[in-house]
Amino acid sequence: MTDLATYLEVGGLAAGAGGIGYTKYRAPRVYWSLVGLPVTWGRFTWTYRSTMEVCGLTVQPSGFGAFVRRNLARSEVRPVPPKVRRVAPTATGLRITLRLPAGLEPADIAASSERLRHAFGVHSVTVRETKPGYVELRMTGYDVLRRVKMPRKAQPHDLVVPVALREDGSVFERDYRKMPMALTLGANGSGKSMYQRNLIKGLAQLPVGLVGIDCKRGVEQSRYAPRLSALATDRESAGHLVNALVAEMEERFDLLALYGVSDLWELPDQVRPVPLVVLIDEVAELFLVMSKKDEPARDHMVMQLVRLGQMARAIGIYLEVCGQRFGSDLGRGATALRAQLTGRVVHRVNDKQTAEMGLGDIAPDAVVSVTGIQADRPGVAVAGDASGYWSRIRTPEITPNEAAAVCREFAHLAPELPFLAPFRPVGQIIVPPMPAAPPVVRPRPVTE
Ligand SMILES: Nc1ncnc2c1ncn2[C@@H]1O[C@H](COP(=O)(O)OP(=O)(O)OP(=O)(O)O)[C@@H](O)[C@H]1O
Repeated sequence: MTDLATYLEVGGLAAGAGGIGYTKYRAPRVYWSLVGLPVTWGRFTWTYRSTMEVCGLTVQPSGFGAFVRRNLARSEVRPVPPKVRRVAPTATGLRITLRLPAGLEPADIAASSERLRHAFGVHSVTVRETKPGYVELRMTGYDVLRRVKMPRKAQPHDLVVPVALREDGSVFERDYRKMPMALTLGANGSGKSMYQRNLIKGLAQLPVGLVGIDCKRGVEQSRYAPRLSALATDRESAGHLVNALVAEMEERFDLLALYGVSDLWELPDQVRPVPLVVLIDEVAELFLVMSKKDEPARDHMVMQLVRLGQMARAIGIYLEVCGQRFGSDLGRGATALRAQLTGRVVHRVNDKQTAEMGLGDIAPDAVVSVTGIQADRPGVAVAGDASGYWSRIRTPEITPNEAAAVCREFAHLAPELPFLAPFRPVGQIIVPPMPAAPPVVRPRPVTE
């Protein structure tokens, strides 16, 4: 009984204080459903009007409204907050739809989200416009990103891969048709490989061709070989592979022209080529050259990548680029290529400039959020896109073996593409057994 009382008390305290006591959480979801949800719902219902008033999220009532209140209802004329249209509990918090009165805009509510978070005693409040005049407040009762568990219904489908969880408890999906090209940045050990691993695990289950470019001798991507249609593990083969992709792009454009359509998805099913996702690990390796004589080849490859970035969306070739930094210091063409990669995911970085490289041009206010990512939270990142919206996300932790097992299971989905045949990885990397430890020789005293 005492245990239960402490259990509930800690839950109530944590829900009330918006964070205090979270270290004691063993099952935050259970705490939230049993204690946090009723407490927060009650607090929201009882204090909504006064909270909105003190947070400055009210407007003066219209002349008629004020007249009715003053003369017919004989009550005090008070400022009007947004109307609550819907309150829905979720597994991680509350979702509230508000109708904004004339004079308030979504940015006003978003600017007060920190104040609302404290007032309602929740872990986070995020604001999103759903349609003109309406906003959705997503309140999260506890730190969802502390231990990430993806909802069971989050499964890869079409060209959509659920890769991570957002701070507000919703699923962050990588949708290749909506966001064809993307860039993932992060310092060493920030969780880039985990992000790619989750992505590959999802992509492997979809009817797409996967092309890997991993110039670190393939140490990251070789284990996914059974599901890859092509793999380049050094700059020279990467150059040839990119040329082959550009040639394929031109052929696919001819096909579009033949059918008089402008997009791969408008082609009849029986002639539509398979979509390809090109995964580039550590992009800086493609740019770095040891001698001057390698520069023309490098410049050519970067140019070809820029062309793919600019045009390949229409013919179903998508770029997924990953690196530690991606600035003009990498070399000619770097910023032109970066500009084509509109989906951005930035993990913890070593300096503010890198955060700006990733998000400064699409969601400038997200840069501060990146610099606040703690080093002991690998996998946490800020995801933004060209719409200006951004959110904090974290990938679930999976092992390389898990991702490799999924690649083996779905190896039959790897399409046979003749133009990629020269780059097809041969089987898997066989990890040589560790040499046996030499037998321990005990010194024997000579007198024995
Ligand atoms: N989402 C996550 N949840 C828990 N642990 C994570 C998460 N993402 C990464 N880690 C852990 O952080 C460590 C570094 O992750 P990862 O190898 O993905 O980083 P990286 O950015 O690819 O580093 P590098 O550039 O050195 O390859 C690993 O031990 C991994 O288990």
